[in-house]
Amino acid sequence: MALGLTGGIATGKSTAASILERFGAHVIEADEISRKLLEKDGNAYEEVVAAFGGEILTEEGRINRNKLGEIIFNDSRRRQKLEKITHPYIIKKLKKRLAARNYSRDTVAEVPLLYETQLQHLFEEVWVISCSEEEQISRLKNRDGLDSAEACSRLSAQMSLKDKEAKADQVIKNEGSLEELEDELKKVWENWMDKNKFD
Ligand SMILES: CC(C)(COP(=O)(O)OP(=O)(O)OC[C@H]1O[C@@H](n2cnc3c(N)ncnc32)[C@H](O)[C@@H]1O)[C@@H](O)C(=O)NCCC(=O)NCCS
Ligand SMILES: Nc1ncnc2c1ncn2[C@@H]1O[C@H](COP(=O)(O)OP(=O)(O)OP(=O)(O)O)[C@@H](O)[C@H]1O
Repeated sequence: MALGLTGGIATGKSTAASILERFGAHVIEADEISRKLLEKDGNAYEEVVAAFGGEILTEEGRINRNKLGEIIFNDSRRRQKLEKITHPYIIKKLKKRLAARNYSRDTVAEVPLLYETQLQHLFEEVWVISCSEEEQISRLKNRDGLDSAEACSRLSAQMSLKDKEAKADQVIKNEGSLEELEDELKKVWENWMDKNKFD
């Protein structure tokens, strides 16, 4: 059975996923599936533009992700409206990609909203990448140029990290250096793949 990888926003899910890829994991990224959905030829483009109007479009008629993010991370009703359109597509595509790999042990699905969309049943284990809230906020500021208020509104749009840690099979703290994250991931990944020998 495959592995689910989640965590809070900017805790380091993508960073962890690319390290696991170097260890031989085949990673399926929900954010990439979600990104494709909103492209002009994406399955959800028309519905999202119909739901949110021309204000979210650039001059070339593309969906402005920053603009849509500003709207939905400050308005839970409109966020639910977007999720109602996008989540069914994301979940369907995730299941299709997992099935195409027979849910093999070396397949890792990186899903930011894994618990919020109740997908844990698809995986033998779910690993949560975690760090302090301060670290999340500072990373969002450095990476996305958000201010504290914008960073906090993104954090509050998800289930608390504490709740995700409580549900997790493995919690991987990502508070130190990238080398420390890699060492920790190497240990848990080798243990995970060793179990394979007894399948
Ligand atoms: C609002 C959008 C356009 C903003 O795009 P942007 O490029 O700024 O952010 P990106 O897509 O890279 O997401 C960054 C992070 O935001 C968080 N996030 C994204 N969508 C949501 C959401 N609906 N609720 C809570 N957190 C979210 C996740 O941690 C994600 O990893 C985009 O996040 C989106 O389409 N979200 C709705 C689809 C969705 O729920 N995706 C989550 C995949 S499980
Ligand atoms: N241990 C670390 N030390 C320093 N910087 C880190 C560390 N881990 C992650 N980062 C940086 O923090 C930012 C967030 O990491 P990453 O994009 O992997 O998080 P994420 O959980 O995938 O984010 P999102 O929820 O937005 O998809 C990135 O700029 C990344 O380079």
